[in-house]
Amino acid sequence: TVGVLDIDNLLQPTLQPPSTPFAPTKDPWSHEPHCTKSTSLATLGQKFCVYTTNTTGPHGLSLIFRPRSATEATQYLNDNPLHSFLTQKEAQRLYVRGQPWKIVDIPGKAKGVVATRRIEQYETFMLDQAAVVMDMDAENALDSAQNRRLLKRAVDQLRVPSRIRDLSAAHAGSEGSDGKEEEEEEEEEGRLEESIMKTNAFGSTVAEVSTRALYPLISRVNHACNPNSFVLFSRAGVSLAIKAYRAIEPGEEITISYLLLGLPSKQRAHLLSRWGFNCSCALCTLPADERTASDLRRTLITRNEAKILELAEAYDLDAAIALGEESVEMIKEEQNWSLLTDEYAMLAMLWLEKGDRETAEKYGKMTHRLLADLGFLGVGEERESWRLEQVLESIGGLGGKGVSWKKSPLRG
Ligand SMILES: C[S@@+](CC[C@H](N)C(=O)[O-])C[C@H]1O[C@@H](n2cnc3c(N)ncnc32)[C@H](O)[C@@H]1O
Repeated sequence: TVGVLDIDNLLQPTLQPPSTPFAPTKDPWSHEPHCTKSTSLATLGQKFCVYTTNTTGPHGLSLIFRPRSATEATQYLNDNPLHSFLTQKEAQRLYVRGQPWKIVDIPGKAKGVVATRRIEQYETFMLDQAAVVMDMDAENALDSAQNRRLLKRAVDQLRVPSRIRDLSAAHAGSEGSDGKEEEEEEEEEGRLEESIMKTNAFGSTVAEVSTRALYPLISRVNHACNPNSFVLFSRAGVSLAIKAYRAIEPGEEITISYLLLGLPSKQRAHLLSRWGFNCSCALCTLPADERTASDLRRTLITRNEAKILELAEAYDLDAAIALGEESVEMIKEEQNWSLLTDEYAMLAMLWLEKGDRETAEKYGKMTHRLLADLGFLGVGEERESWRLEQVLESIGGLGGKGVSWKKSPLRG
C-alpha cells in the first residue's frame, strides 16, 4: 500500500489495563447499510457494508465493515476524546484557552498545522475522531472498483463530505491515474476518495478490527523525522490525540513522524517516497558529516538492542548495562523519546538482576514517569493506579522476578 501511516510505526497506549465496557449505542445508523459481496473465488460471498452514523463525533462516521463487526462496533462509538485523553481539569483549560493551533498554507507542503500559542511539553492539544474507517480485509476480499465505490459512498454519507474531499490526495502515484487516461466513468468512481485514504489514513485498530482510518483534522499534520509531537490512539481507536514531545512556540509548525522513530536517513527516504515528497526536515537537511554521525548513532542503537539481550542471556550484566547506558545517551542525542521507555525498563531489569535494587528502582521510576508523561498509562485515576512493578512487568516481563527475561524477552 502507498503512503499509509502504519500504527506499528506510531505510538499507541498499549499498556492500558483491560477497559471498562463502553456504553452500548442502540441502532446508531443514520442510513440504510449499503452492502457489496465479493465475487472473487478465494473470498466468494464475503460481505462488506457501509454503515454511517451522523451523530458520532464532529464529522459523523462511516464504517466499511462486515455486518457482524458493525454490530460489535456500536459499543465503541461513544468514544469522546475529551474523556480518553484529558482529565476534566485539562479539558476545561483547553476549552477556556481555545485550541492552540490552526490549519494554514505551508510553502512546499500544501497545508499544515501551526501553533497559535505556546504549547507545553507533553500537553495534549489536538483531538480528533475518525470519519471513515475501512476494515483492511475488505481491501483483499473485494476488487478495487468495489472498494472505491464503498469508499465513495462512505464519504457521501458523512455530514460534510467536502471535509474529506478537500484533504490532500498527494501520495506518490496519485497523478496520471495509473497511466490510463479517461477510463469509463464508473471505473473512476471513488478514485479521489481512494487517493485521499492512501495519503491520509492511519493503519489502526478500531473497535477491535484492523482498519485504515481517516481522522480529518489530524490529517493536516505534516511529517518531520524528529517531530515535536506524536499521535496517541484511544482504546476504542475511534479517537485520536496529538501530544507534544517538547514545548512548541507560537508560529512553529506541528509535526509528527509518519515512520518509526530512529531510522537512519536512507531508510527514511525510501519509506517516505510513498507519500510523494522529499523530506526537508531539520534532520534530513543536516550537513553531511552530522547526518552521517546521526545515522551511525541510529544504527548503533538498533544493534545494541540485540546485543544487550545476548549479553544478558550470557549473564554478562556489566557489559549489558554499559551498552544500555550508552544507548540511553545516543537516544537522547537523537531525541527519540519513545525509545527511552524500553531502554530504561531494560536497565531497571539488569540492575535488579545485579542485585542493586536502588539503581533498578531509579530506572523503573524513570520508565514509569516517561510512560505516564507520554500518555501511555491513561489519564487521571487510571494513570495514578499503575504500580511500578506492574509497569515493568508490562513492558519487559521482569518486575523483580529475577531471570524472567529468559522466558519472555524484554522487547519481544
Ligand atoms: C497526511 S497529509 C498532511 C497534510 C497535507 N500537507 C495537506 O495539505 O493536507 C500528507 C501529505 O502532506 C505532504 N507532506 C507531509 N509532510 C511533508 C513534508 N515534511 N514535506 C513536504 N510535504 C509533506 C505530502 O504531500 C504528503 O503526501
